[in-house]
Amino acid sequence: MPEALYRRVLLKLSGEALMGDRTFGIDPKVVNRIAAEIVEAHRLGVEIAVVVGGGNIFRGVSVAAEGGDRTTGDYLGMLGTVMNALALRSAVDRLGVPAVVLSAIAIPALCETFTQRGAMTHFAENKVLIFAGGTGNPFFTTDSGAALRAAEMGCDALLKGTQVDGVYTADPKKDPTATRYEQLTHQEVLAKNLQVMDAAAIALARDNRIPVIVFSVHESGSFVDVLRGRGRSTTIAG
Ligand SMILES: Nc1ncnc2c1ncn2[C@@H]1O[C@H](COP(=O)(O)OP(=O)(O)OP(=O)(O)O)[C@@H](O)[C@H]1O
Ligand SMILES: O=c1ccn([C@@H]2O[C@H](COP(=O)(O)O)[C@@H](O)[C@H]2O)c(=O)[nH]1
Repeated sequence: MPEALYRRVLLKLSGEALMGDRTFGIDPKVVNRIAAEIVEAHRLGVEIAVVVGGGNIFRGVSVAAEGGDRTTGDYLGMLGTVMNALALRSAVDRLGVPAVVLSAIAIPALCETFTQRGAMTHFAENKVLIFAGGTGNPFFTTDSGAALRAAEMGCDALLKGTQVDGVYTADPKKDPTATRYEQLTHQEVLAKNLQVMDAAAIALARDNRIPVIVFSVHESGSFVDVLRGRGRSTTIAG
């Protein structure tokens, strides 16, 4: 079995995936399964930082679409990511690996506030880092937060664990004829306007030469498989 290809990675974890079969919120069974995979990867010696999404709780654009205030909606979305992060920390901790939540928005009663130096100290202490609150700014997404933190933390790769098993010629949930790419460049993703990740995140990854690997977080063992260069995924690099 090959060991991990990477020394330090940023896992972008889909908020929507944490719902499992529910229509809203967090399914503890899903959180526990993903936590076990993170712990397995950590035991391979990979340094792991996680950015959690919030699509299972709140999206600012949905609030705006119903006539609400987009900025308030975005802050609600960021708070949702804090809830997901706390649930994941608790699950990883229970498996015997220390984990810490670092939020872009200060909520000192619940978690630490993100600083790059503080986060590096936690890596040196062999912890799993869980970044919450996205970038801390409205009008962004947790994908952009993931690209930002991957650059700040010097990660070798950004692994996007999402609803689909790679990047397709079109959204596979809407177009059943869409076909999956094995490999693309960041520039191709932007030029073809492939919407698996927002353009700001792809551009930031491109400018910092960070490969992005898109895989399905619904497949058991997929995170560790990707770390070992196996399984179904799309690599965005070059
Ligand atoms: N060309 C494409 N290839 C693959 N997926 C695509 C493409 N275009 C759109 N998508 C959609 O993008 C989605 C993933 O992006 P998105 O960031 O919205 O969700 P997520 O990863 O589940 O995160 P969250 O729930 O935290 O917002 C996929 O579920 C897929 O339906
Ligand atoms: O930097 C950020 C990150 C997120 N938001 C808001 O949170 C929700 C949930 O994040 P997802 O990336 O969709 O999972 C997002 O829709 C935004 O409303 C933000 O404002 N800034």
